[in-house]
Amino acid sequence: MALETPDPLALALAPPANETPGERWEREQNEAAARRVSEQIDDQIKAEKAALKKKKKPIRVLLLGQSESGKSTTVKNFQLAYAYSSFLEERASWTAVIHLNLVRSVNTILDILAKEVAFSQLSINTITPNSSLSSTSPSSSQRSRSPFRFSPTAAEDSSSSPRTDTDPEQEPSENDESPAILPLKPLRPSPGPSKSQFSDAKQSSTPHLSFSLTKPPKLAFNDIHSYLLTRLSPVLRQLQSDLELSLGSATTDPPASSTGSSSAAPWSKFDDLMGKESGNPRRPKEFFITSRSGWRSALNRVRFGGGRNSIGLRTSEEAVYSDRSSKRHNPIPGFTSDNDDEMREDEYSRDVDEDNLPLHQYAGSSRDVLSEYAEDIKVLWTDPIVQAMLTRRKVRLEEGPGFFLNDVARIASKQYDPSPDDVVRARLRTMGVQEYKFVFEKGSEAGREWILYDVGGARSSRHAWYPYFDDMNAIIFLAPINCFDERLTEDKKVNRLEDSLLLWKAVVGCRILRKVQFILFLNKCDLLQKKLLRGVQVKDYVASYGERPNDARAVAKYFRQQFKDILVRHSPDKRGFYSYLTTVIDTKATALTVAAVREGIQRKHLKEAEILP
Ligand SMILES: Nc1nc2c(ncn2[C@@H]2O[C@H](COP(=O)(O)OP(=O)(O)OP(=O)(O)O)[C@@H](O)[C@H]2O)c(=O)[nH]1
Ligand SMILES: [Mg+2]
Repeated sequence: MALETPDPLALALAPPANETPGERWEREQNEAAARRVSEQIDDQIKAEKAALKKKKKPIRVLLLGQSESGKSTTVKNFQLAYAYSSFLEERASWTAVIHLNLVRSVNTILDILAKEVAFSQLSINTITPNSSLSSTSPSSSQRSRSPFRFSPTAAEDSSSSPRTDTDPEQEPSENDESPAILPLKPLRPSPGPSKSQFSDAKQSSTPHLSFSLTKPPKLAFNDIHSYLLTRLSPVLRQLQSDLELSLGSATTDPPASSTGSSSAAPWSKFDDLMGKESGNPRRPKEFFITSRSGWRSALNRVRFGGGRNSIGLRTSEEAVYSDRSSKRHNPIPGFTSDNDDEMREDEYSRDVDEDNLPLHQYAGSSRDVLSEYAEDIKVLWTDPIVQAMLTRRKVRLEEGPGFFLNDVARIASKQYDPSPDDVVRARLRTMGVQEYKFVFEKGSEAGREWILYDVGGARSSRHAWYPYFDDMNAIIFLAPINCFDERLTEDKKVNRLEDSLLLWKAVVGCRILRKVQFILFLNKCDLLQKKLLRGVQVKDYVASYGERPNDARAVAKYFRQQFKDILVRHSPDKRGFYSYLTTVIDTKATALTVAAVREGIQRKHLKEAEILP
């Protein structure tokens, strides 16, 4: 029904009845100007809202790099710096892992000792002066299996990892001066030129027979060694397997590629596809562990009775399980393969019947066992003959991951409580993708949330990275700089430095990451220094290194340049190169790096949000 009285609003806004054309023109001009101002204010409000929203959005940082490059150790440094109380809270959870790290080292020694002792007993009975080390007729089965041996300089230091240096199947060397037989590749007399710039020194140098003419002094194993073997071996082997079972597959080496053809970046073939498809790849099913809910799912699996266990672990109900896959569109059928090793490992993590783990024999008692045997472990580790045996075998446990043998008395005590430094040095392989949240409470960024994503770095785990690429602000890429002469655990044909470079090339070249800031940590500088001081020559493994000085500074500079060149050459858009030389087990030095990285990422983020000039 029509209103009888005129609309008062329309009346108020209507132009005056006696308005002249001049007045009308002026009024319309004023109205247009007012509209423009109003629209400008609206736009400004909208922009401020968007900037604020962007500012409030969590900053997401992905840590990438091959296995054992130091990603999880870097996360621990972030925790130390920005979530110290939760770091302290979770410290006790690491006891079982540290115990396992220690027990493994002891068992490595016991394995070698058992073989050496057996071999020395055998050789007493069988080796005659003429047959022992004839320079022209090698007689051991080792020599008959592989006719080529290499000069000590070329053969030295194939790896600093005790696992690669120590082939349990390899017979003990009876000759102190005899070089190791190439442990990584079957030897061929004429390898021919390698396509890779990374040469295997032993393979690329001209092999020559180098049998020693002098017989080295025999290691004088005695009753103490037999006693230590008998006393320690059965108990510690059992303890190792119980701890491994309870902590799960994160404690074992990554699966080796069965075909030997695994690639550095198994997801890169999807990058091209993704550019053309809409939507994001599906994130695989895995669980996320927040920093509140405990450090590791694996840790949570150690159960020592119901509820809270005797070593203070939170039980798995408190872990945050999240399956984001249902929310994700997967444009690439089969992208997350159910046949994948890592998926099976994750499934195992969830399906394992924790209450039926046969852990109870040692439940709560790894402390008891270790404290009872601590003295013997110390005797074993400090025994000069055992030390000579390890040196002869080129086993450098102290340079490997999770080395705690110098602290046996402390770690094996019943009252042991891991120090922050112990936690940082503890080794547990990352399974799937783990998420850590930090909320900064102080400073201009108070209330800002950061999410760090820590991934498993083994080749079989890398397929799981790609779905995380779409909304990252920054990537911290870790490349161990000391590993130019080492091979991947999961693929012994691949040089570890070459793998890092290939991986770097793939991620910096990834189109979905073109706006993402990259920060490179050239890590394990301490181990690089030690290796070079031992006399290992980079040029023997990296042909292009040439006659540059063989010192840590020059080597780091050279490798840094290689990474930079790759970034410049392969980034889809121009981007800055930020790199740090790190030793992330050095928490004091790393605290400064972490602060600088935080500042850099934050600055870029705020700049993008147009809050900073
Ligand atoms: N000496 C030395 N050891 C390091 C350094 N960085 C890491 N480590 C040790 O190397 C081992 C492996 O480090 P992690 O941080 O677990 O390696 P990761 O990259 O997370 O490995 P994955 O989880 O398998 O992908 C741990 O025992 C660390 O304590 C370093 O700069 N120097
Ligand atoms: Mg890790």
